[in-house]
Amino acid sequence: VWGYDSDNGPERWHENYPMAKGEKQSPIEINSKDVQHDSSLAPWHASYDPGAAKTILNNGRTCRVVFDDTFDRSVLRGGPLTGAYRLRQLHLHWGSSDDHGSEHVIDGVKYAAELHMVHWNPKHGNFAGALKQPDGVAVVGIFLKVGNTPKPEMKRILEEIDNIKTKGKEAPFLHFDPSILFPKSRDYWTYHGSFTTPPCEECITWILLREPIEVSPDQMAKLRSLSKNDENEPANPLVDNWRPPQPLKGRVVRASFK
Ligand SMILES: Nc1nnc(SCC(=O)Nc2ccc(S(N)(=O)=O)cc2)s1
Ligand SMILES: [Zn+2]
Repeated sequence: VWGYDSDNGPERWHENYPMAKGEKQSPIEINSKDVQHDSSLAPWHASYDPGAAKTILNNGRTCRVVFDDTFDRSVLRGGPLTGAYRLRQLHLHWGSSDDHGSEHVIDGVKYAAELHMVHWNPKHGNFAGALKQPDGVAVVGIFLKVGNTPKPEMKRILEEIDNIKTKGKEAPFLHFDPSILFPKSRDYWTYHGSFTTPPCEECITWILLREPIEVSPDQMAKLRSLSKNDENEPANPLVDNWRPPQPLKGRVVRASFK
């Protein structure tokens, strides 16, 4: 089964998931000098219902918060998107130390972690159907940097970590509005890409927020205290669950800002 170790990691995913070697793979490295400012890009808007939050789980590869997406309850609109995309889940990617962990790399900068809010286009019926469409999924990416003025909002997710230490552990996660995690600025980059995990379908409109949010060193340590293993297996820290940047293959990254 795929993972992030040398025997099952990103360099070998294509053996079982051929799309991993596709023309529009994610993540990518963003170089500001090659970005195209697009003044026609609209601002994006999220209207999330805190009551849609359901559970938080450790699936051995990430920490994921799942939301009720059975109707247009928590949606993302605007930006490069047409229509309202439903929030399905959020999760994170992080490193074994503060100097790396993000999937997208900005002008050579790797952040300590990257948070993904995954939305899908209900015009395609269901999530599985959306995966097969180029406009099926929209992911908002938020970079996390370690600082000493951490956002209290991350606290809520990290407080739950103690209840989902090992693979397969799940806990209720109610009354949570993920929009509190957004930075002040709405500036973003956008490009067309893929899931950063197998099967790596190329169905994602990426919306990457320029302004990172801050987490504390303790909060990063908390995230790194998650384990990949089952509770009755030897401890194996869940860290470095990030895919390295993939070939741009002629794609243009647009910016909502100058
Ligand atoms: N209730 C459920 N939510 N999500 C699942 S598994 C399907 C899924 O959303 N996978 C997924 C994998 C990678 C990414 S990512 N890293 O944002 O490209 C987003 C999403 S089951
Ligand atoms: Zn992700």
